[in-house]
Amino acid sequence: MTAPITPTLLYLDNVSVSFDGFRALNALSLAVDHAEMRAIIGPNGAGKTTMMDVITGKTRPNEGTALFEGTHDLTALDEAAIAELGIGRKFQTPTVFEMHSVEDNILLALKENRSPIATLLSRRSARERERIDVLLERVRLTTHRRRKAGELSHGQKQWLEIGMLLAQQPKLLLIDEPAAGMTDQETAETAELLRDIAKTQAVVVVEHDMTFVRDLDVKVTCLHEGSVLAEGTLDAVSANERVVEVYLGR
Ligand SMILES: Nc1ncnc2c1ncn2[C@@H]1O[C@H](COP(=O)(O)OP(=O)(O)OP(=O)(O)O)[C@@H](O)[C@H]1O
Repeated sequence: MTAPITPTLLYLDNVSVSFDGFRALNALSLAVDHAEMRAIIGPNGAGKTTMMDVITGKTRPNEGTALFEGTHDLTALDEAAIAELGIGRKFQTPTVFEMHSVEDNILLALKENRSPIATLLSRRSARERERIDVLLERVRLTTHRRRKAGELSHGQKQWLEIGMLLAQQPKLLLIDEPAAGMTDQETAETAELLRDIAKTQAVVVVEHDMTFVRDLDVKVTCLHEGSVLAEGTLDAVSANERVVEVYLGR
């Protein structure tokens, strides 16, 4: 792993986003370190998705600072430029190429800038084969590599998409509700998988499933009405009276 360039990988300060006068984010501040995993929780409408949208350049904040690696101003870049910096996002619904094999999906992600047909017809270099093997192993799909992606279970499709994101070697992965729709076994394995990824890359994961968040065993930030309501260990955040009132106690 390369040495951190700055102490903070992602730095949001005082970020506000208004939609027709409604404040979806309200002076939100958050800092995520290199190779840190952070779980974001909070009730519906708390601003979790809007925060991810600001980080990825989909939504421009009305106010505030959003820096990546201390120098890149995310509020001034478009989505493609932000992806290029090394921020990858995974939405809740997996979007894999269902008709292609699992390993071809990874190959396509490795060569995102080339046409799919040229990619699939060309010979794979030894380096590519090695990278595909490592990525498949990492996302627990080695034994499924020749199956069509469309035949995988919902959980396996989520892992495949995480593998496709990892192919781009992001420094920060944003993952939206990975455990939704997964079996208990898949949920537990996903927590293990993300913990493994967070050894080398930062991960911000939005999730409502508290069993899963407990398994992640990382610092938790609870959002409410566009701001940070509480931050700390899951035990500390769960014991916070306001968090119980607006979210966990419901
Ligand atoms: N494009 C938009 N136009 C108007 N209002 C919006 C827009 N996007 C989000 N909002 C509003 O901003 C608030 C925050 O929404 P956001 O989707 O960020 O919350 P969330 O924490 O991700 O919720 P959930 O857990 O339901 O996904 C909500 O009240 C939502 O209705």
